[in-house]
Formats: sequence, C-alpha cells, structure tokens
Amino acid sequence: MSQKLFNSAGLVFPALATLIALAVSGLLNPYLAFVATSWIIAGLLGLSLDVVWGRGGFLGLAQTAFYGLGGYFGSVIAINLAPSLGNTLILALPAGALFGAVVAALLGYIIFYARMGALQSTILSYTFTLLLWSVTQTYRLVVGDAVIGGDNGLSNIPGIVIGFGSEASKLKPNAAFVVVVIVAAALYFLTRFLMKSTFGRIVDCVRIDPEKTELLGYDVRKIQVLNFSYAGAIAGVAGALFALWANYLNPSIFSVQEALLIPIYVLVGGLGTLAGPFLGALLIGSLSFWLGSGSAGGQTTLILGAVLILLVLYLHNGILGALGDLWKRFLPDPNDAARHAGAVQIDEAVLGQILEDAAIEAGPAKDLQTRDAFKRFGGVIPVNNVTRTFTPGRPYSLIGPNGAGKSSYLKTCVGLYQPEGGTVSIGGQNVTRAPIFERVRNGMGVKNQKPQVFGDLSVRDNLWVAAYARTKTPQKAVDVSDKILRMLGMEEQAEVQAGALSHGQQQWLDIGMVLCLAPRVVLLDEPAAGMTTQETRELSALVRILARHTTVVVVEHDMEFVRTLQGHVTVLHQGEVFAEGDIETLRADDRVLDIYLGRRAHV
Ligand SMILES: Nc1ncnc2c1ncn2[C@@H]1O[C@H](COP(=O)(O)OP(=O)(O)OP(=O)(O)O)[C@@H](O)[C@H]1O
Repeated sequence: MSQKLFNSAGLVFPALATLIALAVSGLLNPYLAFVATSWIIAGLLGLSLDVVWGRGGFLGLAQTAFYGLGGYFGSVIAINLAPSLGNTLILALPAGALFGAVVAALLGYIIFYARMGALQSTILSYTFTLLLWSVTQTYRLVVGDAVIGGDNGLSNIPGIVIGFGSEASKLKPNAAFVVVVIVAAALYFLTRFLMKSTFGRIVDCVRIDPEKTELLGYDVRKIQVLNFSYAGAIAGVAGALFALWANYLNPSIFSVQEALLIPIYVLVGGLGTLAGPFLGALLIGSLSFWLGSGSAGGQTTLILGAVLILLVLYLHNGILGALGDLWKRFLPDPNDAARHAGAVQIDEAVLGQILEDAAIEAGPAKDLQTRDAFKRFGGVIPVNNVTRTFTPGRPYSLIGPNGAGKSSYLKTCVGLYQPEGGTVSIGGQNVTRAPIFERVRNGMGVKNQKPQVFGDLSVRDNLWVAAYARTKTPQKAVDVSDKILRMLGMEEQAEVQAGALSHGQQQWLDIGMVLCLAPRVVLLDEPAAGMTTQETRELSALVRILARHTTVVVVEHDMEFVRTLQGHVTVLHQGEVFAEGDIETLRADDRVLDIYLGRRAHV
C-alpha cells in the first residue's frame, strides 16, 4: 500500500493541494489571493526549469527569457484582439506557449547541436536572457495598440478576461487565483504524464548518460531540443499569465535577478521532482511577503538569503527530495536482490533464439571495414593508417600493450572519435562522417571499456530502453528485454537499480543492452574486466556464439580470455597493426613479447 502511494505521490499530493487551493480560494482576502496568484505563476516558471534541468540535466538560464517573450507576445495578441473578442485567456496563453516553444527550439538548436560543454551552454542561455534585457530597454516596437520595449514598458494589458463579446468580464483577484491554479495544475499533470511516458524515460537517460543514450541509437540532440522547447512553452504560458495578472510588463522581466531566482525555487523545492518548484516558489514568496510586511521589514533580503542557504546546505535534494528519501526508509529496499545475486550464467538456448530472431528482424551480419583510418591527438597518433576488414564467423581480438591505441581504434569505428583521415564502413556503407546514433541504427552495437548503465533506472528499464531504441514499439521492447533478462538469468534482479549492481553484473547488463539492439556488428571494449573466472568463461561462450551470427571485435587484456575465444588476433602497437594470427603463435613470437615487455628493438 505505502509503496503504491509512494509511486503515485506525485499524482495524489499535487491533486490534494490543487483541491485545497480551490477550496480556500473564496476565503482568501482579495489582496492575499492576488499575491498568491503570482507565487503559483512563479512555480509554473520553476516547473519549466525543472523539466530542462532536473529532468534534462541542463541548467538553462533562459527560462525567464521565454517567460518574458511569452508575456510580451501574449500581451500583444490580447491587447489587439481582446476589444473584439473579449476572452484574453484563449488568446494569450496559446500565443505565449507557441512563442516560448519556437524561440526555445531555436536557442536549443544552437546550444545542443553546437555540442558545447555544460558551463558554456549555461552561459550562452544566460547571455540570451541578458541580450533581451538590453534590447527591450533600448528599442521600441509598436504592434497595433501595443508598444513593446523602452523603460516605460507595456501597460495597457487587459486582465484575465473570460467569456466572449458582451458576456466577457475581467476576473476579480479570487477568481483569477482559481483560473491560475487550474492552468498550473493542468500543466503540472501534463508534464508529469509526459515525463512518465517513453519520451520522459529517454529524457532521463539523456540526463544520466547522453553518450550511452546515443550508443543505443537515440538522436540525443533532437530529444534535448524537444524537451527544451516543451519547457519553453510552459515558460511562455507562465509569462502570458503573469502579464494578464500584472496588466503590465517591462524589461526587468529579463533581468539578472529574475533569471537567478528560478533555480532557487527549484533547488529549495526539490530538483527533478516537478512539484518541488511550486513548493519552492510558494515558500520563498510567502516568506518574503511575511517578512516584507512584518516587523523584520528592513532585513528581508538578509533573512531570506540565510534561510535559503540553510535549506540548500542541509537539504541536498530540496524539501520534496528530502521527504521522499525519508519515506523510502520505511519501504522495502528494491536493491536488496542485488546483494543476493550469484554469478551470471548464460542460458545458451535462449541466447541462440535471441540471435536467430535478431537475424530475422535486422537482417544478416555486416562486415566492418576501415581503410587507412587515422586519428591524432597532438603528438600522439593512436590510430595510424589502420586498414582492416572484420567479418562474421570467428571473433576478432585486438590486443597490445597499454596505450597501443586499441580503445582509440574502436572509438574511431564507433564515431566517438572523428578520424582525420581514412574511412569507416559498415556493410559496405561509408559511415565515416555519420553521427553515432546513425551507425547504431545501421547495425553497430558497442560496449565501452567502463560499463555504461543508467544507474537510477531498474535493470528491466535499462534493457527496455535499449530494446525500444530498435523496436520503437513498447510491447515488442518488453518482449525483447524480457528474453535478454532470462538469457542473463537476472530475473530476480529485474527491479534493482542498475547502479546498485556489482561491477561485473553491470558489465553483463551492458552486454545485454547491446544484444537488445540486435546488432549486426558488435564491438566490445574489455568486457571481461571485473568479472569472476566463472563469469569470464560464460562470457567467452557468449562471444563465440555471438560471432556465429554477427561480426564481433573484442579489445581485451586478459590473454587467457582471448585464448578461449579461439578467434583471430590482431596485435596493435603505437597505433599500427604490428602482428596477426592465432593467440598461440603470437604468444610464442619474440617480437610481440618485446613490445609487451618494452624491450628496445621494437619500442
Ligand atoms: N581523448 C584523448 N585525448 C588525448 N589523447 C588520447 C585520447 N584518447 C586516447 N589518447 C591517447 O592515445 C593513446 C592510445 O590510447 P588508447 O586508450 O587508445 O590505448 P589502449 O591500447 O586502449 O590502452 P589501454 O589498454 O591502456 O586501454 C594514449 O597515448 C592515450 O593517451
């Protein structure tokens, strides 16, 4: 019961809060209703940032820009059309949403496709807000009866008007409060629904590990722009509501102070909780209202600042995050099963079936080919004109001393590194300049050196997200991920958070995720690292079976593991192919021993 309530807390408690707000709306004195309306609008703006930051993982400081633009655009429409139509809500809110979404999509396109670092992206978003501040102060634009820009601001904005024509009437503060509560609640529940949907799950993956998400075949940048644009729409609605509520807008809406208040609402309420920003805005709004009008009047900023610092210092996950953590202590630990997990044992029959199904759905195995692949990092050349073709049948192992360029070669094939020269092709198709997700959609399945799993997601969800990337059908993804779960013998750990698994188990989960993609070429970078001897044996069997159905290339240090693969071995040294053959011959080759031992002649 309490587990169920915990899972639906984001639905039950906000619904209760909405009902309470609606029930007390008639009892509030009009001034308090008027002020409280602004706190809810601020919470809505905080929600938009939580979508971008708490869920998407990007601390954007442009939410007030979309808010202000939504406010201005919504007001221009309301000012010009309200005299004939009456109702301002159905004009201003969609206009604000649309404008916020479009501008956010354009800014998001620049931020995410330019592949800037996190800090640069935050600064760019902030610069955009400041630019609007400066532009709206400097220039004036007249659109019909609306005058935008200049310090005097836009002052003839009609209030919240409902009804049409002669029936139209401007709402009094208490009724306006009700309307704003309803709009905010509707957007909150819509956002919660979206974040619980497949789109939201993928947004979570992008936040946790964007590289891994792309390695599953998702177009990460597109998802980021869509999420950013959705958040821009919410900010635009909040801005339009604000303009109607205040009947006035001026450039200070784009100010530094406004932009920095929003992350504070989110942090105080609880990052990523969606409901937290409302709580944060309500708390900060009511505290400053009370301090401002009470005996502590002159010290408001100081006291508010101290309270905020204490809250952020002692409640790392904000109020709702802390309450959630506290509640979890009284619930059964879902990660308990991770501690009882034995060594993974592959079910070869299920594996065979999975690989046959994969061939039916994704087609025959593909060759991987590089021609004169060349990659340089300053004076280091980890991939030096490597020409190789890998085909299905037997596994290929890449070995060599530390720094030989094995991982760099794999990363060049995957697209994690862009080569300065040469080509990479999959199944005869040149993918040298293709983004990673396109190579994956072309049949490439990759496991990097460190296991990459989505730690906050359950084992089952990790596999589902991988399977969904290929199948694009939720139920099919369930079928595929269930089979992989069975093949790995990890059914009992299905609900465990992937981050709670041991290193070796995470390796298996990562390999399972690769298999969910039905890859036609598989690249595995040190898959046996962190595995027990028994697990390494299991892995060897898996790789051999896999190589019968697809092309498999494995980078590995563990020579015993390489020997058991019974495959073709390539020795890399200083970025070049140094020797090739079977492992027994290479182990007996003095030249190979020399480079491993660092003996003079070949180093
Ligand atoms: N992103 C990078 N930036 C700069 N240098 C890099 C980068 N990636 C690899 N290198 C350099 O390229 C060389 C080859 O590294 P790489 O990791 O490919 O070797 P490796 O054979 O996989 O080694 P190991 O077995 O230790 O993992 C090293 O000198 C490394 O420092």
